[in-house]
Amino acid sequence: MSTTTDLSFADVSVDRAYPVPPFAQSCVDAARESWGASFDHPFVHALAAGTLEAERFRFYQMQDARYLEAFSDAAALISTRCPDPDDKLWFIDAARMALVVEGELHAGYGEQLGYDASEIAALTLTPNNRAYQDHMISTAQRGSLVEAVAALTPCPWLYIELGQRMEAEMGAIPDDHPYADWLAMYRDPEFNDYMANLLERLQRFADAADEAARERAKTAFQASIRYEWMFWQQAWTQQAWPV
Ligand SMILES: Cc1ncc(CN)c(N)n1
Repeated sequence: MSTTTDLSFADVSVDRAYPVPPFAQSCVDAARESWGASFDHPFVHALAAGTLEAERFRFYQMQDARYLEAFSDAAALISTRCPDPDDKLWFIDAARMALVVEGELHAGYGEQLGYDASEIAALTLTPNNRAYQDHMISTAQRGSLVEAVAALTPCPWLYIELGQRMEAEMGAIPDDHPYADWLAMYRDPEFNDYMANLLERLQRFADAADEAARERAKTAFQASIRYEWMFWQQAWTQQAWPV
């Protein structure tokens, strides 16, 4: 297993196996710097190299379990705002998947790292995690549909992109890698279909919106991209409330 900590994924280019419609591309272009920074965070380097301390990973996973509950709530809220039944169902499925599919990953690490559902429920959210959750939920409740979906999109997109960049850079996951299950989840090609569906909806909702709503959506997308970096950071520093 590689023990280097200088694995960077900022400049790795991958051929995405899902279409990126123009509005999604313009969101990424507008957020390019923060998007790139997430692939280069020290937490990500150490995670890939397998050198990340178990305590930091445990902290991340526990905060993430609560984050995924909020993601699921935001997707469920979006479903109530979709006039089209197919869109409604898609967001209901996305809400379910966040808890079921990634929940399995979390349950496995819970056993391995020694935490359970009651500890997750009792956890104090870090400031960064709380802010990211509030951003997604308030946008899902009060923003336009395109803005709500734009705020949700970086969560799956950034991780799937990271998983694929890691695969391109690292190749096969070593058998003895301590975070093999995490690495395997986010490079799973099954997520390509999920991304195609999500980005196609983002485009359709952008097309139906006016220019002001599209601009707000880009801002909401960029905020989530920044929060993604801040999520690595809160785990890396084991962030606590200052007072
Ligand atoms: C904070 C965060 N962002 C994204 C993912 C991937 N769904 C996640 N599990 N956690």
